[in-house]
Amino acid sequence: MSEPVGPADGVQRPDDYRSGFACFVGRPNAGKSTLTNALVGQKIAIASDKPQTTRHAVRGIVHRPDAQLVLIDTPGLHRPRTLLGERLNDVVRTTWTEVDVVGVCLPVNQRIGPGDTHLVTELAQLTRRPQLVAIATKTDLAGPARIAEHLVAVQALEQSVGIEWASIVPVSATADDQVDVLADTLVGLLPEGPPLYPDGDITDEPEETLVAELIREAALEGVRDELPHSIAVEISEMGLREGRPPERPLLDVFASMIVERESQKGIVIGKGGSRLKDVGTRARAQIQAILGTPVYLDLRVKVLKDWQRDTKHLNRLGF
Ligand SMILES: Nc1nc2c(ncn2[C@@H]2O[C@H](COP(=O)(O)OP(=O)(O)OP(=O)(O)O)[C@@H](O)[C@H]2O)c(=O)[nH]1
Repeated sequence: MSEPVGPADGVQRPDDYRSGFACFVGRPNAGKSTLTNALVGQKIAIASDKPQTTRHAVRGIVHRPDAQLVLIDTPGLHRPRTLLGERLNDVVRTTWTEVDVVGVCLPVNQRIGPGDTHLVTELAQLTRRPQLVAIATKTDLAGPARIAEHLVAVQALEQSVGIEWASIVPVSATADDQVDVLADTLVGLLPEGPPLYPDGDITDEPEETLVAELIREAALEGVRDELPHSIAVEISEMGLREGRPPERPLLDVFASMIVERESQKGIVIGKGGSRLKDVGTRARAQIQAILGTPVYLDLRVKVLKDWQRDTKHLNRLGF
């Protein structure tokens, strides 16, 4: 996926230094993005309480003295109803064959259902199967008895589906419980090898993608259920404004939120433009916090009719 940086950086590392890729899978809302953020220690993937909002394979990199773990955050596998749905599923499957470890997120506050079984069955059928770790997420939402019952059900998947968990780890990303244990477990399953990325890189996502995701996240807050799948964000231009003193930089961002129908445009803009203004303010604060530069954000709304069903539009929007 990426060339190792090699020993040329002059940093002393233990002989058994490990490096590799992992990704989290699981039903929508299983806590994959939140876990990625907790492990990396900085917000990089979008988390929202709306299902299926993680569209891009955003990576976070965990740097440790003994290892480098590159996390890839994939969208949830779902029943495809559109071309976009099919493409998302393809992205997920391809990612699985490229990583060393797949963490299957199974939230303790939900029983293991047909969707989970289907997912693990798909993993079992891969020709090149990565190591599998079962992650019982959101342990803060259940008592010990329920967690124990859940872990038994997780274990039972081994027999019913024909896989073997390398490990089963209960974790709460929001309460920071067992996140370190999970990191150790994932690192332990990586092959020995030099770092894949230079020190200090949190994510190799281009900044424009990150900014687009942050705007999308702000836009999704508080909108009605039917809208999330229909919003995409396109950055038309982004760059540091020229002629500013070096100690007072300003990042110009020109972006459009793209919806499928005229009627959705109204929802996104809100009464007298109030929602759009809110979204802009929230997104600007987030971009500023993450990139560390004051931001001027020009945010518009565009209608691209039925973009989810149109190959040309999907390609243009980076799917
Ligand atoms: N109580 C609790 N809530 C959590 C935990 N982890 C995630 N959540 C919440 O669960 C919701 C979904 O979390 P995400 O991290 O966005 O889930 P996801 O699996 O990435 O979701 P998709 O992008 O839809 O696939 C959010 O509201 C999170 O705040 C946890 O450990 N405890």
